Amino acid sequence: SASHRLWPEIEQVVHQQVAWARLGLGDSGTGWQLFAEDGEMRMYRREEEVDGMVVDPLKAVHIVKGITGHEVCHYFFSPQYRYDWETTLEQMTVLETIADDSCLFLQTHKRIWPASQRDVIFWSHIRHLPNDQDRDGPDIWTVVNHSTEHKDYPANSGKCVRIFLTVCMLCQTRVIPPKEGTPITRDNISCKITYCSVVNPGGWAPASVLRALYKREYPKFLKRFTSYVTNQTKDKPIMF
Ligand SMILES: CCCCCc1ccc(-c2ccc(S(=O)(=O)CCO)cc2)cc1/C=C\c1ccccn1
Repeated sequence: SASHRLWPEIEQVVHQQVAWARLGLGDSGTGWQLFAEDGEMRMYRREEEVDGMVVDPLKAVHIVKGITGHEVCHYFFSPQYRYDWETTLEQMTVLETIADDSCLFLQTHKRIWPASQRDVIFWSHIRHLPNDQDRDGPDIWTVVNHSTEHKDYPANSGKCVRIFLTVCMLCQTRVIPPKEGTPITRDNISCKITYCSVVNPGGWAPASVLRALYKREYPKFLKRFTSYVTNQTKDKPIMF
C-alpha cells in the first residue's frame, strides 16, 4: 500500500531494476562472460569485488515454451510455493504482508561448507507493467527482491551471516496466434525470462568457493524453478 514506509524504495528500486534487466548484455566490452548454457538458457556474470568480497552481478536469459510471464512471477513471488523449488532454503518466514503485491521475507539458506550459514531479509514486489518503449511489444511481468533491515532481526545477531541482495525476475510473454477462431493453447505461448541478481555475501567467504557455488547453483536454480512452473501450470488454464 502506498502509505507503507518501504513504498518509496520499492517504487524506485523496481523501476531501476526493470531498466537494468531490459538492457541487453551490451557489446562484448561490457565484461559480461557467458559461464553456463543449457538449451535456451544463457547465464552471464561479471567478476566484481567490493572490499575484497565477491559480488559478481549475474544476468541470465531463458526462453521457456508453454508458460506466461504472469505464471512465472506468480510462482516466484508467492511464499506458499517457495519450499517446492528453492532447494538451498532452510527456513522462510513472511515477516510482513505489506500489500497483496508486496511481502517482507526472512530466509535462512543451508550452510555451504566451508562458509558459515547465511540469512537475508528482503522485500519482494510483483508488478505488471505495460511495455512503455515499444507500444505493440509484449507487456512485462516482474518480481523484484531487495534486501532491507527489520528492527526485530538485527544483522549477524545469531549463527547466520547476513547477506544483501537485489534480484529481478523480468518476464515477457510471446503468443504465436493460432488459426483464426481457434483458442490459444500452451503450444502457442512462450516466456522470455531475464533473471538478474547481485548478492553481497556479507561476511568474508573465499572468492573461489563463492564463484564455484554460483557456477553450480544458479543454473540449477533457474532450470529447477522454470521446470516447476511448467509442471504446476500444464493442466491449468493459462494465466495471461
Ligand atoms: C557463502 C554462501 C553465500 C551465498 C549463499 C546464498 C545467498 C543468496 C541466495 C539466494 C539466491 C536467490 C534468491 S531469490 O532469487 O530471491 C529467490 C528467493 O529465495 C535469494 C537468495 C542463495 C544462497 C545459497 C545458494 C544459492 C546461490 C545461488 C543460487 C541459488 N542458491
